[in-house]
Amino acid sequence: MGKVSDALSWYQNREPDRMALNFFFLISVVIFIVYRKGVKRIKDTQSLPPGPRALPVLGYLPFLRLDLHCCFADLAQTFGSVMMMRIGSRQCIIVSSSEAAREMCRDHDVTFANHDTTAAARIISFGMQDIGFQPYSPKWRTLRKACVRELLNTKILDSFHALHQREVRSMVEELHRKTGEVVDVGQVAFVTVLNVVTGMLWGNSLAAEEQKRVGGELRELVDGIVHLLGVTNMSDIFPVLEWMDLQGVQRKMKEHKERLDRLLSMIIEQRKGTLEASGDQEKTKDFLQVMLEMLKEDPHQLLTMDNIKGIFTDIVTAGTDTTSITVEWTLAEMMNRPETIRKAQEELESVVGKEEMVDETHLPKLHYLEALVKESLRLHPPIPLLLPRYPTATCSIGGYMIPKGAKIFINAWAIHRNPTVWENPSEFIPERFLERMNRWDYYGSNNFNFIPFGFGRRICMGIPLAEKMNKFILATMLHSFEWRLPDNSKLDLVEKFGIVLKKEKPLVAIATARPSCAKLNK
Ligand code: HEM
Repeated sequence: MGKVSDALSWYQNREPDRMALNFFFLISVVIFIVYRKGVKRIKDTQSLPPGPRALPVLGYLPFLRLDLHCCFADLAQTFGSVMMMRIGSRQCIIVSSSEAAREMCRDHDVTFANHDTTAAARIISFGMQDIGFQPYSPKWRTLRKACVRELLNTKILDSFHALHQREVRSMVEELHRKTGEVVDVGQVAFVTVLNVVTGMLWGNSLAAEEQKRVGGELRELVDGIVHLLGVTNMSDIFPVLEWMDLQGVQRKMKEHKERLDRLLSMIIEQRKGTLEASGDQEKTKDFLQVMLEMLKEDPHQLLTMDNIKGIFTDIVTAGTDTTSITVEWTLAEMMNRPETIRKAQEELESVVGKEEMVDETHLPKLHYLEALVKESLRLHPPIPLLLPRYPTATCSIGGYMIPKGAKIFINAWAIHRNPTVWENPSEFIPERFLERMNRWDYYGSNNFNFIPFGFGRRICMGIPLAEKMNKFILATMLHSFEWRLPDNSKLDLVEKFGIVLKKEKPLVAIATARPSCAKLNK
């Protein structure tokens, strides 16, 4: 006790010493805080995901292969399922496991609810006024909800039954006319899907001849747009160089956008004219009419003409190539395993009847056909790296720190080939989807092991339409025709990476009529 009071009286009586002690204490606290911050920073750096060494400036860019999905999958074998690499000046994270994807969706869905944009995407989305590239916001939610409510739900899609039936029948007529000739299967499916999609969007606006001309121009535009969206553009790898547009990608995309804008403006103007015409209300409303009514009645002026054009661009580009490529891959894999064609045709004959044509109402009963489509989406997911995302805040995935703003690739292709989940993952075995079919729906009820349409808030908006058209076109192709390869040609199943995973060589085949084609004459 005596010692404590001695110390206290020393402290009270020695003014200079007291000041020195206070100063010393203050310095110690500052050093401690700085030290703690330093240690934390080092710790944070240490907990970034592992990845391959990169060159100064270029990063890992010179070592990436053209088949980026396979290249990422190979690297993940060494560095793990959450991997980081610098590509140019962008910090990129590559996620290759269902566990990490689940963690993103379950724990950080809002943080990852933005799609990363590229210079080309910003142009073609009318300045991110569409749905796919619009930042996550109340406006994005409103637009997406309107699309689902007014177009992309089972009830509305069923109301377009006659249109779907007409377009699929016209595909059969076209194939029938070309009996014995070589046809490009993907192109045939593409034209059918494009006619269905544009019919639903603005079917009541154009006369048949004009619709045909617009269809031709759109086909060319979609081809060009999808190609440019998949180009590795220096403007995205080094954003400081964006203004130089070294490869001319932005210039070409601007030309496409202007053509598309002119086309859409023409259709919209014609629709505005017919909207007042009497009797029009009696027809099934097309989506353009619904959107124009929304625009007129919007009390807060939230919706703009650029939103309508952006959304139409999304639906036409995101909905056509992906669906037709699925049909092409499925038929190619089936031709490689002819017993799957026989099994599918047996199912079709028992559900549809040998002499009848497939109708939409048959689709829910075609379980083997559904397994075929799912197996094709597993093996060749049309968008193999999904649409890249970026986190709006630094967060942790798989125990690693994921920096805010990094570009996140989710390698669905690799997740779909995980050998611990899928037996013989590289083989086309549709039967694997027959067991407990519901377990493998498209909405994540499969522990994120099957995610061809993505997941979370940004999951694909067009699943009901894609599901319907994939099955309807494929079922009709199989039920109404026999398929064989041209003489002296070999089937190849080589993939070509792009924003959409195409076949390196398009599937060309010869169709010959089966008994249901007799219906064409009736
Ligand atoms: C087999 C066909 C299709 C596949 C495989 C597919 C796949 C995808 C994928 C992977 C995404 C990104 C999801 C994510 O980030 O998690 C996506 C987004 C999107 N898809 Fe699809 N898609 C298909 C058909 C369609 C169709 C038919 C439409 C429209 C009618 C459509 C419209 C969209 C839109 C608008 C988005 C952006 C959604 C948003 O950002 O909120 N897709 N799709």
